[in-house]
Amino acid sequence: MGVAVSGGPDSLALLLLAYSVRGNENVAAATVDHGLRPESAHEAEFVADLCAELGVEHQTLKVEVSDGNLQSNARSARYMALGQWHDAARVGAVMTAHHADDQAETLLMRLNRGSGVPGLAGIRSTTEIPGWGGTLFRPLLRWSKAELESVVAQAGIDPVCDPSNTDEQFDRARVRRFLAEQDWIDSQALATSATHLEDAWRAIEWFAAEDWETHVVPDSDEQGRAFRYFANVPRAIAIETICRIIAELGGTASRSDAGAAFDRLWNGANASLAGVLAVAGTEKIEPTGVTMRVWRFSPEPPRKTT
Ligand SMILES: Nc1ncnc2c1ncn2[C@@H]1O[C@H](COP(=O)(O)OP(=O)(O)OP(=O)(O)O)[C@@H](O)[C@H]1O
Repeated sequence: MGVAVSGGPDSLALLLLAYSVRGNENVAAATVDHGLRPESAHEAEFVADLCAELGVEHQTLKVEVSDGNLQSNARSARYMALGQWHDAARVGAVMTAHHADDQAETLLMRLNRGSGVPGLAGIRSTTEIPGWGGTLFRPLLRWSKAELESVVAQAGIDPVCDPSNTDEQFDRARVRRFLAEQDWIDSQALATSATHLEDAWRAIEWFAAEDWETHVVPDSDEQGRAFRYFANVPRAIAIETICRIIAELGGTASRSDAGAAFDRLWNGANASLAGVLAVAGTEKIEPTGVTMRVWRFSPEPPRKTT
């Protein structure tokens, strides 16, 4: 069991819980030193010392974070380093300490952006990270931050404090403060809703994969690649299939553009999105004689310039 431990209260609780369930021989920890704050090397040492006390194997992974969006670049560098650690240290699974309050913040931010089901499914309980040989697990999504803090306090450990968690130039820190001020909001209930939405999203993904297998056929000709889609499923699933067809044809369509294209095609009009032309039509399917909607997707011909 590999645990990603920054030294903050959440991930220290993850370390202590993993240790108490699996014992020191079955747990390994890693701390990523992003080198972005003067204290970061010291924080990694603090985690290393604690692990030494517990007899848990620990590694500090130093990364270089490129300029630009520092939070996002730090995250990419962190996951890359954790993936390499996973492969090199032969760790069975990597876990992070995302919890119910993180999930509630994510859900609220995404609701406020008008996200669809995949966004509202929030932080996933498991994720396949591109480039990794393994899976990332987030086993604490049902635990509240207060519960995790009390695990660490009861162990008599004084955790590291990352000032960016309260820096209100970041949306998440503002949402965190807002949630802390509302005594009627139950973060664990919000996190439970996200779990239901994750279930719903997995169902949509499953049906979309089926739809692709059974209702999309290649239809290439001398003009190039094309697909015919026998549209016969609810809109939410057809949107996924349309996005996949567009991706196969080399484009990228947002779900809202795919939804708008679906609406046009369903009503018998053609649609154009991400460099792809979709032509509406119908076909009689033998031997049943049932008439189905069939939409043909092909790269849009280049525009004529005069
Ligand atoms: N420097 C670090 N070293 C090791 N693990 C870390 C480090 N920073 C974060 N983590 C792991 O990631 C979890 C989430 O951390 P945090 O909420 O700060 O990241 P985030 O950027 O908001 O989330 P995400 O990484 O999912 O985008 C932590 O609980 C911990 O398990």
